[in-house]
Amino acid sequence: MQNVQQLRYLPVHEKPLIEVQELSKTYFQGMLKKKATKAVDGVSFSIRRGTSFGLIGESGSGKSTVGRMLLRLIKPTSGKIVYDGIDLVGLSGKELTRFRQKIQIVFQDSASAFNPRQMIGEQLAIPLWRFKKVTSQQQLNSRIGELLELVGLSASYANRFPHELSGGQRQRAGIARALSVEPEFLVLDEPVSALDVSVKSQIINLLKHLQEQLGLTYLFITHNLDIVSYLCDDVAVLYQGRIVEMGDTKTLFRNPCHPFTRELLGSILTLQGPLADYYGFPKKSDGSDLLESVLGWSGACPYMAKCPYHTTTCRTGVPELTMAGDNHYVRCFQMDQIGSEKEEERPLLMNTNG
Ligand SMILES: Nc1ncnc2c1ncn2[C@@H]1O[C@H](COP(=O)(O)OP(=O)(O)OP(=O)(O)O)[C@@H](O)[C@H]1O
Repeated sequence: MQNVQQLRYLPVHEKPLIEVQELSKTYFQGMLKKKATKAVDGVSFSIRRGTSFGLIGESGSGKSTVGRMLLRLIKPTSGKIVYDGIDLVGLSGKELTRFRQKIQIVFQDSASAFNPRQMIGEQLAIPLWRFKKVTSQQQLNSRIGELLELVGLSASYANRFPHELSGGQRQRAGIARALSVEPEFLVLDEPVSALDVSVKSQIINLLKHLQEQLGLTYLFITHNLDIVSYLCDDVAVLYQGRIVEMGDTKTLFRNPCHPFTRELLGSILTLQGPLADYYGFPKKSDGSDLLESVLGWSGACPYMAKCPYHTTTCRTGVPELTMAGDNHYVRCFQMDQIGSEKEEERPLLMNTNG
């Protein structure tokens, strides 16, 4: 087995647009800033230009914190964010502002992302003026119209207030605003989770179309595994701030090796029918007492208390992220045991394109 550190991050077939190296974030709270939460712990991955990278994991696993650090909305505690060869962590002032044009975010909650008192056109105008994308009022009006049409709205939506748009229309306007500064890279933080099913797939298809048309690169943060399977080339699974499995989406979804990834995929399939068995996620049987006794064990694998595969080895420390196959990495002491019992071919999840 080769350790991922020796290989340097995710191997890529071409130069990555963005390389995240050992990124960590600890939040300090309370009056004396004594309560520490390690939200992200030594996360490394790279994203190739023009591709989509999915970040999945349960609530509180650190997905949004990673996304916000990439935008430098919050400062990392340690680690590097190398964008096109330049470390963003060391930048400040004008240099950082220049990079902020290249990286934009689309939030889940489109209602709170807009000022309720300003019309959509006025809010699109702010970044267009600020980043000198237009030089006259006439150019401004025509660019606002173009941006709205690019996302499937008519130019007349510029004269509407945010509350006069449906959730899906507002999300389209949010995408238009993110695109106004001509970014290369978009962080999409749960962009469709607040929308109805039919609107969800329209927005996903819009994002896919825009990526092809504009050559955009995406970091897609989501709980929705169908979307990851449809849209993302590569995926990383976060658990308690660490990547526990990472690889190209097809391989990882066919052959999930970490017990947590299997649980995630299995729980989705349970909702869809008995296909969960394909993923071979074993039922907890006589391990319950042992599980109870190891809850709260510090210094062990963080997933051990929930893991049906765990053995005493799992108490010895946090496993390294280790190569499981071509472009596939897993952080698990029991990887060989789990690997030996999995089926040859596992079904892919269903796509969300309807
Ligand atoms: N500003 C903050 N101050 C203190 N703790 C924070 C802050 N933001 C996030 N956290 C904590 O950091 C951890 C990771 O949070 P984060 O929002 O990044 O997770 P997430 O995976 O995006 O969750 P969700 O899917 O629910 O949005 C959580 O324990 C959270 O409570």
